[in-house]
Amino acid sequence: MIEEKKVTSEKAVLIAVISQFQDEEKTEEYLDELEFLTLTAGGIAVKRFSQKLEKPNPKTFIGAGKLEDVREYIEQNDIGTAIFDDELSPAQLRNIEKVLDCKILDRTNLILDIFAQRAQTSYARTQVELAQCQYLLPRLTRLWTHLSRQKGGIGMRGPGETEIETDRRIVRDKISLLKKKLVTIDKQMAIQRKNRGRMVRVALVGYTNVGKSTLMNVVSKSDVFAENKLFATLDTTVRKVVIKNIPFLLTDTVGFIRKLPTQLVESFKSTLDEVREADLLLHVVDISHNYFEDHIESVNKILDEIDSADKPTVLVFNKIDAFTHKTIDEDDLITEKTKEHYTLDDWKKTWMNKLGDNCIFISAINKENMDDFREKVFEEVKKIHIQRFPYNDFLYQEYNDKGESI
Ligand SMILES: Nc1nc2c(ncn2[C@@H]2O[C@H](COP(=O)(O)OP(=O)(O)OP(=O)(O)O)[C@@H](O)[C@H]2O)c(=O)[nH]1
Ligand SMILES: [Mg+2]
Repeated sequence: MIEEKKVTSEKAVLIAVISQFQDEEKTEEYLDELEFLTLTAGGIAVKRFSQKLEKPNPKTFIGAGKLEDVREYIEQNDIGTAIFDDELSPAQLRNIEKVLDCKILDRTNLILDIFAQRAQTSYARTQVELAQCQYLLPRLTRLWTHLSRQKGGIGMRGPGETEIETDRRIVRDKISLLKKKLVTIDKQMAIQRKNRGRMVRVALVGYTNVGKSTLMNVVSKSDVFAENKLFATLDTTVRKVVIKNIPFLLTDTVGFIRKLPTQLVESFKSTLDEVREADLLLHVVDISHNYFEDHIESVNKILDEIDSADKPTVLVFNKIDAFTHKTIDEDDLITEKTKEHYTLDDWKKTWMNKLGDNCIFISAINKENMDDFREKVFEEVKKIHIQRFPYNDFLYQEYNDKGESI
């Protein structure tokens, strides 16, 4: 179903709206992320279009005049794809297709496509395929069919070509088939999780590309695929880790992103169950990213959606080696100090101060502060372990070389 074919460097334009909810700076940040997503999907963003509007135009997302500018640019520069930084409604998609003679993708579609490219196991592929079908169903139109047959590449992998030509009923049948398949797999996964017994479970969670897999590799000496691209990890890896005398299970799983398509949250239910059933969350944050606070917010929102916001959580600020900040010259009396100028110490005095012991600063790549990290995880796991196995307290006793307790 999902095609393996890789399309390299498809030229794309990115389109966003600057609105009352999203100022110019935010829009630029979102477009940076959209550009990274495009790159990850195998495309190359050659131009950005943004327009100030009270809210996105319900008919064509951006205004008719601006859309005309995009059309001209696409025609003159031989652009194959236009990517909108939000989910387009089926009606918007149809109207835009009437104007732009190229492939039209939205943020959801792009993320789904990356997931489709990256899904390795049949389980992940089934989950992605279900999400793609659910996205596709309300958008099945003749025009779309016609276009999708002409153009391959990003956004066109996955269910599509053949099903679209027939009708919605077939996609619906496909959806129920995939759902059934997933129910079977979900059951198997639930049994697998049960078989792991009562061992304490710790899950690495966080925005995509923050270094979860890298940290997993350092802590568990395993070899999980890590890469400077979005959504390097789609499947869940579980490893048994022992710190001092306490064994626990550490899970590395799919990264989160702003506006993670709801279809994906639903169909990745079982993958996210690993997070839902964890006793402790290690929320990894890339502190070298300009907008790491927004990332934390997005992750918390998704944790809330999967009923996991109240779990014991340690914030792990990673990539301290790459952290930079702007400086203000001593004789510069005009520039106001903003977050851009904060040093790590400044940051530690902000809301982070309230986290108390529940945060740690590390560099997974340089293995900086890893002893403190291990100690912190040990302390937290121990708390849960004591509650679960109250008679096992000899475990926590440490001994010196002579076998004396210390
Ligand atoms: N500078 C720096 N880079 C790091 C550090 N930890 C990880 N990285 C890099 O960040 C990129 C992403 O790392 P991953 O471990 O794949 O991140 P992830 O959170 O698992 O990402 P997804 O699986 O896509 O959600 C890779 O290029 C890593 O080499 C760190 O401490 N410092
Ligand atoms: Mg990963």
